[in-house]
Amino acid sequence: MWRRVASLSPLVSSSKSRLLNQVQVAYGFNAWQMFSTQVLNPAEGGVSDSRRTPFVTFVLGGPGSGKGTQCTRIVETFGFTHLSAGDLLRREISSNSENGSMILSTIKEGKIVPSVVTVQLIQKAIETSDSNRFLIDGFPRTEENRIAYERVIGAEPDIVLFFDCPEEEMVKRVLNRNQGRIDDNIDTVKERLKVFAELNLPVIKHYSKKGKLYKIDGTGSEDEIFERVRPVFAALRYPVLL
Ligand SMILES: Nc1ncnc2c1ncn2[C@@H]1O[C@H](COP(=O)(O)OP(=O)(O)O)[C@@H](O)[C@H]1O
Ligand SMILES: O=c1ccn([C@@H]2O[C@H](COP(=O)(O)OP(=O)(O)O)[C@@H](O)[C@H]2O)c(=O)[nH]1
Ligand SMILES: [Mg+2]
Repeated sequence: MWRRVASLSPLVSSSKSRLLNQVQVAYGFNAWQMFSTQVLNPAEGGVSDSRRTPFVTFVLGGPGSGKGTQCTRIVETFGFTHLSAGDLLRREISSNSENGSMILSTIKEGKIVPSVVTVQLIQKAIETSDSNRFLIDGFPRTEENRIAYERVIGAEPDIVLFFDCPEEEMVKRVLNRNQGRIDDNIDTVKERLKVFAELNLPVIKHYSKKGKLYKIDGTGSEDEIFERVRPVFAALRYPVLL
């Protein structure tokens, strides 16, 4: 399993985010690598240092395109850790954090929470996890989100999934979602579709140009969609868990 150098752990865990940022700004390289040890691969009977950072997949698509549903399936089959940016933000609201009311009104309006808030939540979730493979669901939502993430984390995602779904299907799913979400109403979803087209599609295009994008047809049953997702992960090589 990917791990940070044990002797640095106390330092890293107490003021980890700040320290990582400082290291990265000062030295201009991926701070994760500095705190990581080699990856052991018992199957190959040896030590491999080919991959020192976790494997990160961004999962993108419009509201109701099935990101969360398919992430659950990927977790079950391929053992990823699912980090939903929306869930992290909703947790901030329910924990009455200082940003809670700002996040609530932003979500209600279908707008995007400032990058500094979301990136910090994602960074903390990654750094406090022992996992070495993450699905980051519903992030980055804007080019500004993407740039902030890549600067703070010091790495690009390994791959990006994009669930492509017609607007009328997404609206139907959101309005039937029934999870008591404040943004699952017709006015907010209309705004979210606009925001998706204006701000999120450029992120998807960016990763497409980089050859990292897997565009998945998001129509049909959950099972049918998962059968389109499965080969993407089946063909990958990950850092091996110890
Ligand atoms: N293939 C599908 N067909 C019909 N409904 C679906 C499908 N996939 C997901 N749903 C339902 O649509 C709603 C939105 O799905 P969700 O996974 O939350 O999408 P997202 O995270 O992209 O907003 C949920 O109620 C979910 O159960
Ligand atoms: O990186 C993110 C992810 C989510 N959100 C906000 O949280 C809402 C819900 O996001 P989520 O991913 O949960 O919605 P989904 O696409 O799954 O319906 C979005 O409309 C945004 O207002 C945000 O600002 N930044
Ligand atoms: Mg979701």
